[in-house]
Amino acid sequence: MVTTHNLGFPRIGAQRELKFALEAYWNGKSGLDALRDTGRRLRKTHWAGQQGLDLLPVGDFSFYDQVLDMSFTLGNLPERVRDFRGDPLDNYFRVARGRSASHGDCGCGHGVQAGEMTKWFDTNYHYIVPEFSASTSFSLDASRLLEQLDEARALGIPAKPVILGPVSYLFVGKSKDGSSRLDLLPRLLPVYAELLDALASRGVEWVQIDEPALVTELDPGWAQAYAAAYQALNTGKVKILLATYFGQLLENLPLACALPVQGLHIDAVNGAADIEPAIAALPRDTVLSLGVVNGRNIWKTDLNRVLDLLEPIHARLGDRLWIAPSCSLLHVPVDLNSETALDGDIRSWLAFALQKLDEIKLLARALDGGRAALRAELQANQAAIASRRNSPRVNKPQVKAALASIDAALGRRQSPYPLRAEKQAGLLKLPAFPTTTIGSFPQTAEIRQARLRFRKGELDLAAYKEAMRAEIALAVREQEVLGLDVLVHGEPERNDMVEYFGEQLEGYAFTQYGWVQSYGSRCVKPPILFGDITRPQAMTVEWITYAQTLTQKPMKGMLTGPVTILNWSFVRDDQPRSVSCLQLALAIRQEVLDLEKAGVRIIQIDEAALREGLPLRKSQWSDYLGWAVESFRIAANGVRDETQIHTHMCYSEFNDIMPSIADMDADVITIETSRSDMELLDAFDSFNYPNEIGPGVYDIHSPNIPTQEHISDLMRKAGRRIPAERLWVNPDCGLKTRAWSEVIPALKNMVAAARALREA
Ligand SMILES: CN1c2c(nc(N)[nH]c2=O)NC[C@@H]1CNc1ccc(C(=O)N[C@@H](CCC(=O)N[C@@H](CCC(=O)N[C@@H](CCC(=O)O)C(=O)O)C(=O)O)C(=O)O)cc1
Ligand SMILES: N[C@@H](CCS)C(=O)O
Ligand SMILES: [Zn+2]
Repeated sequence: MVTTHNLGFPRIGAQRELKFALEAYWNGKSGLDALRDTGRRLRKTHWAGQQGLDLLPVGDFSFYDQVLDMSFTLGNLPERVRDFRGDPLDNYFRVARGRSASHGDCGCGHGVQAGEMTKWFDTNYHYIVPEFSASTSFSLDASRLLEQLDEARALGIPAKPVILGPVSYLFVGKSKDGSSRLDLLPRLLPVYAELLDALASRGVEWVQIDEPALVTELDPGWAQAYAAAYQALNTGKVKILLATYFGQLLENLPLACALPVQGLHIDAVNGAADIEPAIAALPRDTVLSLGVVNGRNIWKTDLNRVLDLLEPIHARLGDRLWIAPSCSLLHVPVDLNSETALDGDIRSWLAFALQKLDEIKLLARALDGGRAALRAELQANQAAIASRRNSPRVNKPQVKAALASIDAALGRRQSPYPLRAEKQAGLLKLPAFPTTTIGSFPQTAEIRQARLRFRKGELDLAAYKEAMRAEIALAVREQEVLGLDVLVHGEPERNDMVEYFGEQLEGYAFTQYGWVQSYGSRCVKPPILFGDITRPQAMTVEWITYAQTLTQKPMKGMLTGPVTILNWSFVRDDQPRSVSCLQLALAIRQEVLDLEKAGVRIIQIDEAALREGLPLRKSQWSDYLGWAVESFRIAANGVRDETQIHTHMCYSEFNDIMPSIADMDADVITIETSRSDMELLDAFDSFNYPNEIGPGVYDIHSPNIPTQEHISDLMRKAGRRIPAERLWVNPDCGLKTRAWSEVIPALKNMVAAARALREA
């Protein structure tokens, strides 16, 4: 019999129940007991949804982040929260979200800096970075995992506890004092061994230990750490399923297959080439778990094709073959059945988390009992796969023709930057150190409510537009009073910077409840890029031109770039990502040209996700960067010299991609730098980056109001790296998650700092 299992389930809830419970607790509207109750209810619902699999994940539920959970399990709390006397869950939220100095709920009288957040491998999920130093020590707190295990047992769930493995835990963390994280391994392993003992004493047979670092290019020290780690954990008390995902093991395959574990899970979607070498290399009694259903996408699996692959493997491995999704289902929405408004054709092509698990169960039944018994199910699946493949909504000859006619000239500006800069300066007449913001202003409850009422039909289109225009007018008024130099319309009409464009482009579908956790309680609803892309009509011109009528100051047109739209969507798996990206580039190019035609003189094209699209392996970077940068250039560079193109990137280290950033040739780039104390600018300095830069001068992720001195200090640091005449002054990123009461004083200080700089 084939064993079926799951690596992890989305925990936010099909209706985002966890989000609402968390926010109610954080806002003081409910207590800890109610929050814990919601957690228990969600776990029960999620296990019930996974019934029928042989092993279900336990410990994959998290109130904020699974990596932060692991830090607490291992007793690796940052020094700054160790003296907390309240409930441990409150302390956990203090690390996750930080606390301002005025909170006064724990008697400590000081603020707490939040843990740093960064992207989880190549996903749009953010985790809280573990902090290490030479003196880091570990001590076990297994309470969370053991409680969830007891809960699962009481419900009769066949439990497989899930933990992040020791090497990946160190790998995804950061040393605060420059010491080597690997030196901590000998101190860390006894705590892991103790945890495995605790699970064994509760009668656990299998533990899933996640080691995604194994799909990256490892330095020799990290590779060697694996052998030491798993030697120490191979106590014989529990069986270990070592789970790798998000890519191919490639050169790490011999290492992974030689580890003394009882099972190895590999990503058979993104690392299909690993399957045969793994079968050859694994000891004859080791389980091989194949992740054959894509956990990163929402397409129905071609079951016959997977059975063609699995049947001969099953014949060779017998019971040693396990099947599962390729990775945790954290990265897909919960249930396609909630999507009552989706077009029938498209709906028939999709599978969300619950449907993916049904696919796993079906595959196991077909392997164990033969395909004949499942003829109807397999035929229905085949029909859906064929309908998608042959749909005229997917394949549009005119889009293919437009793509075929792309030539290098399309991505080139008319003149080089110095000439353009001169023309733009003559027209825009901006002061030195021009001030601007990144695009969004607070997405208030009123804005979200208005959109909800519009969706429900309680507000008609005219009234909705009027409400959004009023928000734009408010944002423009505030910016005028603040004295900013280049204004934005504030993006009130956008539910999200990617979904908004997905909703308007043909070739895209969007969902009602397709929520995926981005960080903590924040979610996104990635739109579904299913077909060749066209832009039926202008998407932003009406809003931007309206905003421009309200001010004499230049109004920035605001767009999301093709690479970011691609990276934050669910995209086609039937053509290379590069092709979808170029199609998006042509659509955004039309929008850019329409904005220019409408008199917009500055256009910002956000590429926040350019860096996160980098393949996990450096050897594949140049291919990606080649088509990603070309896509941006095609989108942006059709404009006249006089039109100023901005781009914006957050979450980015630039050192290793500087030539590509320069190649984009934006007139101005605004970047996130404040948290690195302007050190990120070193990359621009040493590369002699030729165009203008707006290094973010305050961290919009924090509720703290930056002082004028702090901003001036950062600008002085920026001035040591970049010539003053090429510097802009702006926050790190958009202000949509902040309140106006935070935004106004912060921007006041920013404008004052810029004015002081000009005078100096
Ligand atoms: C810059 N970031 C983004 C990423 N990915 C994206 N696709 N978009 C991004 O902006 N990745 C990296 C970062 C991640 N950062 C964030 C920051 C903030 C959020 C966030 O606030 N998400 C919202 C959901 C946004 C949304 O789509 N809202 C819709 C629906 C509003 C809604 O839920 N309405 C309620 C009722 C209204 C109410 O009472 O509030 C309802 O329908 O029930 C909209 O505006 O129409 C979130 O709430 O999580 C995400 C990523
Ligand atoms: N224009 C967007 C960029 C976010 S990365 C915003 O301001 O929210
Ligand atoms: Zn940003």
